[in-house]
Amino acid sequence: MAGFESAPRAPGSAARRRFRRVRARSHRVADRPDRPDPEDQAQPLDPRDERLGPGAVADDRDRRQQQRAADRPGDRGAPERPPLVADPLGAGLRDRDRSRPAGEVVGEADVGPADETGPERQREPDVGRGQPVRGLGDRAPVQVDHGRRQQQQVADRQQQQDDRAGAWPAEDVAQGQAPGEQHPEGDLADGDQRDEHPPTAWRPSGPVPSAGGLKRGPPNGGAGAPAGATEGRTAAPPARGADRSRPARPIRRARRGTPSRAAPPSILAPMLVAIDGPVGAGKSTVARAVAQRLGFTYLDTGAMYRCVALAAIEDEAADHVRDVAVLHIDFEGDRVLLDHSEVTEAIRAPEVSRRSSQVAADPHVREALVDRQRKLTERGDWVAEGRDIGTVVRPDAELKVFLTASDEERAARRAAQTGRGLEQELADLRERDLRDRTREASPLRRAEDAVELDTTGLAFEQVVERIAALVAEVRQAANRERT
Ligand SMILES: Nc1ncnc2c1ncn2[C@@H]1O[C@H](COP(=O)(O)OP(=O)(O)OP(=O)(O)O)[C@@H](O)[C@H]1O
Ligand SMILES: Nc1ccn([C@@H]2O[C@H](COP(=O)(O)O)[C@@H](O)[C@H]2O)c(=O)n1
Repeated sequence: MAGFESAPRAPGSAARRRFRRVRARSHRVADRPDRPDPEDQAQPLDPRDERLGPGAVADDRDRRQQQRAADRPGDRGAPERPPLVADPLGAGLRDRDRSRPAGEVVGEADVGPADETGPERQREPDVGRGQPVRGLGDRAPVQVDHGRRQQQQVADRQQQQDDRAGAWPAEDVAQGQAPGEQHPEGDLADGDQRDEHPPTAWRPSGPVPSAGGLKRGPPNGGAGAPAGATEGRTAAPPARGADRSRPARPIRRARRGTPSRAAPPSILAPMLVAIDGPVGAGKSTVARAVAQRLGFTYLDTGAMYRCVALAAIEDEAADHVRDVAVLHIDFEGDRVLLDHSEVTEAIRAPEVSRRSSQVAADPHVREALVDRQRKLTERGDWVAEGRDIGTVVRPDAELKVFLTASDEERAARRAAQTGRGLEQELADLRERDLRDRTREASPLRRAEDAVELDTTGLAFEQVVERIAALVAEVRQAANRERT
């Protein structure tokens, strides 16, 4: 469908800025010369270090004395070798000048369990958790380590986490796997950061999430809609989501000692998918299904305008006026509430549809609703749909999709949904589209950086598939940019 003027790109695309910022900060921490390399944070071996068994201390002291004698300047002209240091990760002794052969046994460490050795010691065997720890509950030989083993362990662990979350292959998306859903909490090493990025606003255990707004779904999911696409529209509490501006995990892990040579840890930054488009393009059914697939929260901003329209109609009848600023618009699972009364069905009436595009032209109404929509989508992962998500509400959306379809196809879809005549639907949607496109305040238009998807002739599943693949591409690009 043609004729949609595109809105200018948001300056500098905040999505990119955010990812760049995250990347810059994690590199700053890892690479800053004033911040010691984790290897250098290792403390010289202290004979009083209770983490090492007495055998280790004695062995090492003897060893150092022998070494000093052997290396004494004048004897062979060799400089005194730096002492062995306890690895900061607690797994062995680090030989900084790598002059001792890796694997050489230089002592013994007590790796007894917590109840015998106290919480401090309990942490040590956690290094490389998931791999066998030699002599757990026993004394184990302490070997010279050139750091590669630890690096490998960190890298392996990183890889596992990337596999689970960050790199999110398109095939996984196609199979409906959402990252984070399978995070085995206990899999991370002690002291490692738990998944601090948004546990997405809410992860559905059942069908479609739909925190923000709810639309009456098409019967049986609509033409081609997957079974259950209209079920289980459950409100999600967005407050549980993560702060979209807080790139916590990679930075803290980098400080903790990820070797700077290893790839920086991946992040799964919060994501907002903006879906805009004209009447009947499929925004709500598609957005809801995409959200379900990805474990994101679905926001139907049209439902909010519909509530305002319904309030206006009711106010006219009651001869009083409620200001939009004091209207309570709430979402409770499948239900839409206006001033604490359920209006889920009422806001879908044709009269309300018509009126909604009128109230939506009022800048005062838009300002109030846009403000709420921004607050709602501040945290967590969202699929938000409407007319101005990518242009006004969240021009920083990580992915913007502009859905269209021919007028005739949209009218036919609507007619199948409502049972009204095709001509009537066609006239209604054209009237609404015209108002939405030509109003002064936030007219309907495609954001310059939105992907336009003409769904004419496309099956519902194909549209969902395409958007899910786009999400995967965006995530992968963000991960590539970061590394
Ligand atoms: N690709 C598709 N192929 C066939 N039917 C579709 C497709 N996408 C959506 N539909 C159906 O078209 C109808 C309208 O879709 P939907 O309500 O999602 O549109 P919308 O863009 O949200 O419209 P509005 O802005 O008016 O709320 C629904 O019955 C839906 O099942
Ligand atoms: N972001 C939005 C969403 C909706 N509108 C207006 O509300 C009307 C109803 O929207 P539906 O998506 O539920 O059909 C719509 O015609 C628009 O006028 C809006 O302006 N901005």
